[in-house]
Amino acid sequence: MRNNKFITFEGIDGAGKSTHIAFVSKYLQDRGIDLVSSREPGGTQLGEKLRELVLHETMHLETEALLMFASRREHIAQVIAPALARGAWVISDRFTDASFAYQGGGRGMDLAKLDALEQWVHPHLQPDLTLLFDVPLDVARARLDATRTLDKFEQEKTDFFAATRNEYLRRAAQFPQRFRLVDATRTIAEIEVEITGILDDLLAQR
Ligand SMILES: Nc1ncnc2c1ncn2[C@@H]1O[C@H](COP(=O)(O)OP(=O)(O)O)[C@@H](O)[C@H]1O
Ligand SMILES: Cc1cn([C@H]2C[C@H](O)[C@@H](COP(=O)(O)OP(=O)(O)O)O2)c(=O)[nH]c1=O
Repeated sequence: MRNNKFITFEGIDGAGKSTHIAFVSKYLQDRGIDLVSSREPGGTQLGEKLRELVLHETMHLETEALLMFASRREHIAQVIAPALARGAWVISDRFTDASFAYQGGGRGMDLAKLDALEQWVHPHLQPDLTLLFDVPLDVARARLDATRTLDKFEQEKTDFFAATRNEYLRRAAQFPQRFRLVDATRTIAEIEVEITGILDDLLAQR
């Protein structure tokens, strides 16, 4: 078993994922961890081009799912697998749970098709830890509205995010060994204390 870890960050838009990724990166690097930090969709040159398309163009639901997995295939081949193979830790801002939550939950795509794509693209790779930042929709919406111009997904309605959040919570219950559900309604400082505890446990396993 490898000692280096693959950590993914998930949650509906506005939950605070990006804020905590910055904290985690610094925390791990300060402790001497060789860290590769990346994101999906994106993470490679081709993946970033796919990201532009998928976040801004209207398309068939299955095209959207296929592009997410195309970006992921490239990301695993070029970034995640080589980094893990050389012993680095990898953190990714979203991974396959996001496809289940957004394309499956939010848009209602058949989960069996997403299972098939997952089996195709990464039959053996799973995150060691998935931090799921969970907030009610009104909290996430208020945080988004206060900060930025919204992309295609962020402009979706309440029902979409309710279904997205539910699918995330269903996945967290289905895979309790790798998911940690983080109550992201608390202050950033309180959340950092919880994350620190989780990371210290991982670091102690080395
Ligand atoms: N726990 C929190 N309490 C209050 N504001 C927060 C909290 N977490 C994040 N924010 C703020 O909410 C906004 C969205 O956070 P961000 O990390 O970009 O979310 P995400 O990456 O999940 O979409 C930012 O302005 C951020 O500073
Ligand atoms: C990885 C992935 C992301 N997404 C969506 C979720 C987000 O709304 C969007 C981009 O994610 P994200 O990078 O979290 O957006 P931002 O940088 O604006 O916080 O892509 C999917 O719908 N399916 C996927 O498989």
